[in-house]
Amino acid sequence: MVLAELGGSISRALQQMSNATIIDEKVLAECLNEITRALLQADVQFKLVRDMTNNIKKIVNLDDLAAGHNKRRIIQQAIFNELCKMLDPGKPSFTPKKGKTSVVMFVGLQGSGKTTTCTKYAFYHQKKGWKPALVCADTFRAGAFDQLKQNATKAKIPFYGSYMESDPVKIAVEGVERFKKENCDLIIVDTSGRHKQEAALFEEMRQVSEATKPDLVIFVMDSSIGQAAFDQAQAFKQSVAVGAVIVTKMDGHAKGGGALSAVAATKSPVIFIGTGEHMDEFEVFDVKPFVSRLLGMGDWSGFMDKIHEVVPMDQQPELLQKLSEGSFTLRIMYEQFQNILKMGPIGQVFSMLPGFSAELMPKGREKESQAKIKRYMTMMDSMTDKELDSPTPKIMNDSRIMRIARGSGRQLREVMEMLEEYKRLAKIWSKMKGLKIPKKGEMSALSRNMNAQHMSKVLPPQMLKQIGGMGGLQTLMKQMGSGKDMMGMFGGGDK
Ligand SMILES: Nc1nc2c(ncn2[C@@H]2O[C@H](COP(=O)(O)OP(=O)(O)OP(=O)(O)O)[C@@H](O)[C@H]2O)c(=O)[nH]1
Repeated sequence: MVLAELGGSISRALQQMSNATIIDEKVLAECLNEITRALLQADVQFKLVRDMTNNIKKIVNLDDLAAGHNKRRIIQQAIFNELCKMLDPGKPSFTPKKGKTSVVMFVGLQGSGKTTTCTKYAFYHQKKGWKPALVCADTFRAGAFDQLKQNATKAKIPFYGSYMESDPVKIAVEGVERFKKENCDLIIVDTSGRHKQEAALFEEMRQVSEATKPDLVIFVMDSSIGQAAFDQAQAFKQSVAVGAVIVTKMDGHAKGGGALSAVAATKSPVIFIGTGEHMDEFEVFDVKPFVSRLLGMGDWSGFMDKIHEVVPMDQQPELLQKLSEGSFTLRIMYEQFQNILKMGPIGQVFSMLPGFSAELMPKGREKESQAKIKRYMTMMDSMTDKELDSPTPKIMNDSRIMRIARGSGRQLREVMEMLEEYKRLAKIWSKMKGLKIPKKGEMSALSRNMNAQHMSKVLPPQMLKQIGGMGGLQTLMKQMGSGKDMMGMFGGGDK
């Protein structure tokens, strides 16, 4: 079961429970059974699942709950918290600081995506103004240096390695020395992988680590390894001081539950996930937004981050301003389609907004979605400025629609379909009216401006229902004390 399905199963279990008139032991047990099944199918280690359900049972003591309490909300909150707890080892990993030299060593089995991930990690930081460098200390796999060299050259990142030298420790030390002299602030050391855990691999890794004294060791794990994740992660942790985990290939049909197990085994947080083969298919991993998404709650902060990443800098203030005014014109839709196509993996952006992805871009059908978007854009190319900038779709009368169809060589039906899509998106965005959209790094501004009214508009209806409608939401926000926590719960909050 892939993670998206896991999220679906958990949401369904919660929904079924919400539909029950009375929530008693039986209903709770059924809900927890469903969730247990879903987690086990997603390859989460049995012990973890058992601990989680036991904890929920302990927290949710139905008899003790005073009448009037929203039991559903308490149960949902408990599930949310437990999933977060599973993924959050309680202490953050070492975070390199820009401008100050840090050495980061990557370890993992062969084929886990280590070399690719090293470059992604370097590229990610380079985009943020760091001065990264790559050292290839993988002397085991022929071609490893070439691969790193190729990736590094493409991303214009300095690299160090050797075709002749067979001692990985020597190369690692030389590379680190060189880049320290060159004032690189993020020196990334890629180490050898093997097909399976073996003593020689661990010994070599230990020696490289001892010689280069990394500030952080990152364990790279392929998300498809399933139940093996726990043992594998633990074996690595026992040999080197693993401080963080990166889970790769989260885009495939992998059972992502292994990520939860790896965290449990290494007591180290997942810091990034790999979502494709390309350099930029790499996302910061945050527990709360991840669990929010898992439970179908949407990931508001991830969406904001994506806007900042996808939309060119000079267009950002204008777009955010327009969106906060609630005016979503066809031109905005056109420009955003352009940005999305430019960025590549299309689902990434909108899948973060509650209710968005399923209709416009169903998972696994990204190619068709792209073709659809291109078709829509061709039709919009035949529109006048007045049509593109109109604050309302009412302007689109029959004769205009006919002209657009003729001009773009498409059927009337297709133009109507595109306009329907526009209306659907505009409706979603109109709910954002008045919502203060924060600038990058200003999530707290959003939190401060967030009241129950806004929140209720942004949340998917079924979730609002689960919380207990507007009344429930107000109480919940009050109980949580501050908007910040609230945003945390639904995927926001400062990072
Ligand atoms: N779909 C997908 N493929 C990935 C991802 N990360 C890496 N890959 C692919 O996985 C394969 C193995 O990646 P490498 O980076 O060569 O693996 P490695 O762990 O460095 O292997 P060794 O250097 O031999 O230890 C390559 O084909 C990558 O393109 C990801 O997030 N998603």
